[in-house]
Amino acid sequence: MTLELRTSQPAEPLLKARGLVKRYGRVTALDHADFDLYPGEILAVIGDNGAGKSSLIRALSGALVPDEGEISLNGERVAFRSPLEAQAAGIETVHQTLALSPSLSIADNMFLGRELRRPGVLGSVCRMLDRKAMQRIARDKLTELGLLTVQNINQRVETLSGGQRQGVAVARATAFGSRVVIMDEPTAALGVKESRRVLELILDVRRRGVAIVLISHNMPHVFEIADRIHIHRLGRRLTVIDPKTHSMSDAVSFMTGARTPIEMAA
Ligand SMILES: Nc1ncnc2c1ncn2[C@@H]1O[C@H](COP(=O)(O)OP(=O)(O)OP(=O)(O)O)[C@@H](O)[C@H]1O
Repeated sequence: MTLELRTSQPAEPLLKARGLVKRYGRVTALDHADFDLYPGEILAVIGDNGAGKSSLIRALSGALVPDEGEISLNGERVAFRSPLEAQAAGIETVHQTLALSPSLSIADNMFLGRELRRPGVLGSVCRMLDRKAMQRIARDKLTELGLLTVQNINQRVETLSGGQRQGVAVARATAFGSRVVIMDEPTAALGVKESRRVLELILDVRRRGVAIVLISHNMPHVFEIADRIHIHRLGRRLTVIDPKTHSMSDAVSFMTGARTPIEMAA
């Protein structure tokens, strides 16, 4: 049943891009790139260095305005001018750098930039923060994701392990009703055990119905958790493969140009 859901894609992608172009002077970072993310899937995006993966992700998350092309979310055309606009539409990005403030607490980090104010005039006029509510929601969210190995929600983020920090960033990304979470190299800086925990966390997030874009150079991780693999090459989508029917060496040879996918061979 689950397998069938994953293999037969629904007709309409949740997030879709067609013909994205981004030029930096004489460098073409995106060369008519297409992209499709279906509801509830983990889509890995892989490609050689400089293939244009970051540019693609930046265009989808509002960090870059493409020179040409169209993006649609849930069938509606969107044109994000900033990451905040993409966030408001339900697209969150967890950057490799995590963008957390080390000296702030877990709860404060989760609400960074979208702090809750106290009800009534205390909040609207005096701008007082509703710390209790923020702590409660942060705790609930981390518990929900099975991340409450951190005992104290007021603990400073700098005292957490790499995996726990990743957890806080993911909890933040999923705490605000997001429909799409883009994760940029989430396991790159982590050890074996912590990577495992983060992979489980990504699967957990998918179980909650959030679609995930996973940018990674780690082939075993990609093949372990992705439902489909988008291969990016020379600024565009070369092909999309199913990890159940293709091997890692297929993926690498397509990525590097050593082989051409069958559907493209004339
Ligand atoms: N701000 C920029 N100014 C000039 N060139 C850029 C800029 N950003 C990206 N590029 C160029 O665009 C191309 C695609 O870069 P991009 O970072 O999107 O690739 P990538 O696949 O994410 O690479 P990597 O895996 O190495 O991070 C590269 O040739 C890069 O040098």
